Amino acid sequence: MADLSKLREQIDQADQDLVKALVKRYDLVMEVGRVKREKGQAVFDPKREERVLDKVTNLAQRPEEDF
Ligand SMILES: C=C(O[C@@H]1C=C(C(=O)O)C=C[C@H]1O)C(=O)O
Repeated sequence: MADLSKLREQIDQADQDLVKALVKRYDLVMEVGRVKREKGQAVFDPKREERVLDKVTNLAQRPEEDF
């Protein structure tokens, strides 16, 4: 059986990785916003958001045997 404290260390690391990835994404989105404003483009792009959501939804798919 896997050691509980080792599993929790891995969870803590995964949490740190997630927060880092979210901060990186936030910084990139802010940069995209600055570039769009400079170009006089609308920041909100619902079509792009739909594509991002579709892509992320696909990435989150796991085979049934994983559950
Ligand atoms: C980041 C962009 O701009 C905005 C933010 C998005 C996001 O958070 O994924 C997606 C579309 C836009 O509303 C982009 O155009 O790529």
